[in-house]
Amino acid sequence: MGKLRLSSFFPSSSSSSADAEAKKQNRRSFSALSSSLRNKDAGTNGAAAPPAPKVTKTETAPEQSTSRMLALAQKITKAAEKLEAHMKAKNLPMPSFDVDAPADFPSLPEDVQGSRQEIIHATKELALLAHGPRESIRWGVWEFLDVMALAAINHYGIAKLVPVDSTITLAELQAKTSLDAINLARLLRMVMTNGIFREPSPGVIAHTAASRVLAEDEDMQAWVGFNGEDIFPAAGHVLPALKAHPEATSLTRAGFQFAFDTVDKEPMFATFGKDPVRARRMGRAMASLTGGEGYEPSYFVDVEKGGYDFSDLDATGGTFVDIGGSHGFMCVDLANKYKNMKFVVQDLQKTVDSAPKPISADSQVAERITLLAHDFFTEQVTKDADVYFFRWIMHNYSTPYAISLLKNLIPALKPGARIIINDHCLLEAGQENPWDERVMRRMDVVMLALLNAQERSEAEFKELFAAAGDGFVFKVS
Ligand SMILES: C[S@@+](CC[C@H](N)C(=O)[O-])C[C@H]1O[C@@H](n2cnc3c(N)ncnc32)[C@H](O)[C@@H]1O
Repeated sequence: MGKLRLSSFFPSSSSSSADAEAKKQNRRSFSALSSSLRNKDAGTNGAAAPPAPKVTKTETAPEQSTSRMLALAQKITKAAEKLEAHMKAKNLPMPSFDVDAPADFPSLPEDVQGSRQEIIHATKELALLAHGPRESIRWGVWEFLDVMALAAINHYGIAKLVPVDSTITLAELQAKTSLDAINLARLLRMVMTNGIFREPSPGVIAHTAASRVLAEDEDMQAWVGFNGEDIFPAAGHVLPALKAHPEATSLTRAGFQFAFDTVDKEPMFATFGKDPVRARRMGRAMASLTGGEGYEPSYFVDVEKGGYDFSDLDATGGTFVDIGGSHGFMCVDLANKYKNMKFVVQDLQKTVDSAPKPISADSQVAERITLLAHDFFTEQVTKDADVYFFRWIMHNYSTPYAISLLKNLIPALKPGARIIINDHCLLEAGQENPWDERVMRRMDVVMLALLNAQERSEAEFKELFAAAGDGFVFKVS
C-alpha cells in the first residue's frame, strides 16, 4: 500500500494566492487532466497553447505480435514451472478448482510470488492478443454480467444451500430458494463460466473451491453483496451523474445517488447510517478487503515492513491523533509498540459509541488511548498534537472536501506538527505492475461512483496541501 508522510507547521496566514489555488482545486485534478486544462487556460488568455507531445507508436508489426504471443506463452510456462517446483518442494497442494483446494495461496518467497504475478499478467495480455482488439472490446463490455449473476447467486445465498461434500440436483436446490427453476439454472451456469460451482452431470450441482468460499466466508458474502448491490448500481449511474454534474465533486451527486434516488438529499454514508443491514454489509466487505495481503496495519506500525518510526515521539510522550480512526485498531497497535505515546481516536459519535470498551485488555495501552467524537469537517479540537493521521480518509473525498479537511487542522497545528496521510498513492499510468495498476484504477473509479471522490498521485496530494495553506512542507516516505 502506498504511503505518504507529510510534515507541516503552523501556516502564517491564508494568503489570497492560496484562495485562488483553492478555487483552482475545485475540480478533479488528475495530473494529465490538469496539464490539458492548463493548456486550455493558456489558449483563452491569448497565448498559444503548447503543442500536444508526439505520441510514440507502440503498435507492433504482424510478425512481431506473433513473437509477442510466443514470448508470453514461454514466459507463462517458465513462471508456472518455477511456481510448481516450489509447491512440490514444499509439499504444498497444487492450485485447483477442486472443492477441497485451498482458498488462498500460501505465503510465497518473493521470487516465487513474482512468478505467480507474471503468470497472471502474461495470461491476461496473451488472452487480449488472442482475442484481438474488436473482440476484446465486444466481449469485454459484457463483464458486468459476471457481476450481475454473482450478485444474484450471493443475494439468494445459493452457495450455502449446496452441500460441500456431495452434490444437489437443480430441482432440490430450487425447492430451497424463492428463485424459479429457470432463473436459478441460468444464473448458476453463468457463474460456472468463472469457476464458481460446477455441473458434473446435467442438472446436478457441486461446489468448486471458489463457490465454497462463497458458502463459508461471511466477509466474502458481504464483499460480493456490497459490490453487487451497492457499487454495481452506482457504477451503472455514473454516466447520468457525469452528464448532469460534470464537475463530479459533490458527495450528494455521485452515481450512487442517481442509482438510489438520493440526489441532493444525502451522501452515501448517511444512506447507510439509516440502514443497519447495509451498513453492516459494507463494514464486513471492508474487513474482507483490508484483511487481504498488504493492507494490514503492520505496514504502518512495523518499521521493518517500511512503517513509520515514532521513536522520537515516544521518547517525549508525544500525542498522535487518528482522524476518522474508526474503533482505534491502529492506535492500539501503535500503543502496543510505543509505551509512552498518547493517542486520540476521533470518529463520529455512533462509531465512538460502538467501539470496544475497554479498547484494549492491556490497561497500560487502554489508558493512553482516548476515543473522542469529532466531525472532521469542523475545526480540529485536539490542539498542539504532534501527529494528525488520516488513514483511508482522503480518498473518500473530492478535492474541495479534502482541502477543507486539511484547513480544519490549521488552527490546531503547532510548529513542527506532522500530518500523515496513509492512503493509496497513484503512480503514473504504466508505472505500476499490471495487477496493482488494475486494482488502483478500479479503486479510483469506485470512489467516483460512490462518492465523487478519487485516488490521488503524489503530485495531487501535494496540490491539496498547497491549496490548504502556505506553511506546509511536503515530504514523501
Ligand atoms: C474508510 S473508513 C477509515 C477508517 C480507518 N481510518 C481505517 O484505516 O480503517 C472512514 C472513517 O471515517 C469516519 N467518518 C466519516 N465521516 C466522518 C466525519 N465527518 N468525521 C469523523 N469521522 C468520520 C467513518 O466513521 C469511518 O470510521
